[in-house]
Amino acid sequence: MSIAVIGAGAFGTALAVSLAAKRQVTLWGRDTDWAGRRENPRLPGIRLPAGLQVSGQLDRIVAETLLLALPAQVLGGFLAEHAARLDGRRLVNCAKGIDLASLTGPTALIARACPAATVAVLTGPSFAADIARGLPTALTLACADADAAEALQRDLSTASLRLYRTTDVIGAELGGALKNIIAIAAGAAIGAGYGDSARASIVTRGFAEMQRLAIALGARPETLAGLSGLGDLVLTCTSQQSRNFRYGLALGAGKPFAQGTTVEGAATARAVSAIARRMELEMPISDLVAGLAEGRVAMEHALDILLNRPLKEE
Ligand SMILES: NC(=O)C1=CN([C@@H]2O[C@H](COP(=O)(O)OP(=O)(O)OC[C@H]3O[C@@H](n4cnc5c(N)ncnc54)[C@H](O)[C@@H]3O)[C@@H](O)[C@H]2O)C=CC1
Ligand SMILES: O=C(CO)COP(=O)(O)O
Repeated sequence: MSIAVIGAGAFGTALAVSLAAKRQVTLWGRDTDWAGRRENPRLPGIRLPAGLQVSGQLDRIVAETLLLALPAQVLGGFLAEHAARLDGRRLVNCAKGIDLASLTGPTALIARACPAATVAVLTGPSFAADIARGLPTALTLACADADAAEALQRDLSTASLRLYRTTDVIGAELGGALKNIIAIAAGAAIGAGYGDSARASIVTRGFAEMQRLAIALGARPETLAGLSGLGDLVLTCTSQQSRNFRYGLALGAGKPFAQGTTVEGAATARAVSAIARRMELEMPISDLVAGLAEGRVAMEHALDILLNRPLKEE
């Protein structure tokens, strides 16, 4: 069984490195000038295994299983251009976000563009550098078709990547997307000097928001309490390896943040805020992160906005 990873950023490269230990893997990237050096600048310090092929030619990719590891906000444009080449295969979304243009998740975008494909999600607490180094990692593999989920679970598990399966695609996808918003808020609280107790409140109330929206959109509550949801929330709200958390730290401290860094939570917060308004759901932390990311809300007002809301039951 051959696998291709589409998107040669940090995560796509890490997955390709891990899977190439036992399988035939091709990594497709838009820019592959670095391939001859066998080290991707997006994932420094990791040498690509000899068997891993790197290609810039999408039409040469014949693998039956494709892992789509592109940022959520570029996926729609990529599919508009290339969907016909991908349709009919097993397409596993690895992006963690909600598309701002359509207000839908990556799997809905993929299913719409590639109606004959088997669409799945691979998500959960996992930093690219950890996966690439072969550190033990547990992930969620979601596919609505239970048999396909089982086959993908088997095909994508490795000695260090342990996959749990579910048929709850919506829950798995939203767990990964929504935790990025809360990681920004948690980082902002720490960056602003509000302390660890404030961060714990944000993580807990943020988790309540994640559940509220995900369940309203059809997710199963237990999915949100799993690896993709609580697991990934804990990871990204506590580790400086997380770009979303570091972006929040910079916002909170009033410092600049490196341009060009993939920070999925900023656009996802704007998408979630719009969805919540439409569904009349209260999502105060997501609204705040959207306001901060858009520059509509100044950090010095952020705390008042959260604390001055009416008192309520937990
Ligand atoms: N880095 C990590 O630890 C993890 C990342 N993810 C998710 O994986 C997704 C990708 O993130 P990273 O790989 O970390 O990002 P990255 O910033 O390392 O790389 C993004 C890649 O996308 C490529 N790209 C951008 N626009 C493109 C287009 N129109 N067509 C083709 N390629 C394009 C860039 O050339 C770059 O190689 C995100 O949704 C992220 O949330 C998930 C788990 C862990
Ligand atoms: O999703 C991730 C870990 O599970 C990576 O988080 P960041 O995108 O915030 O770096």
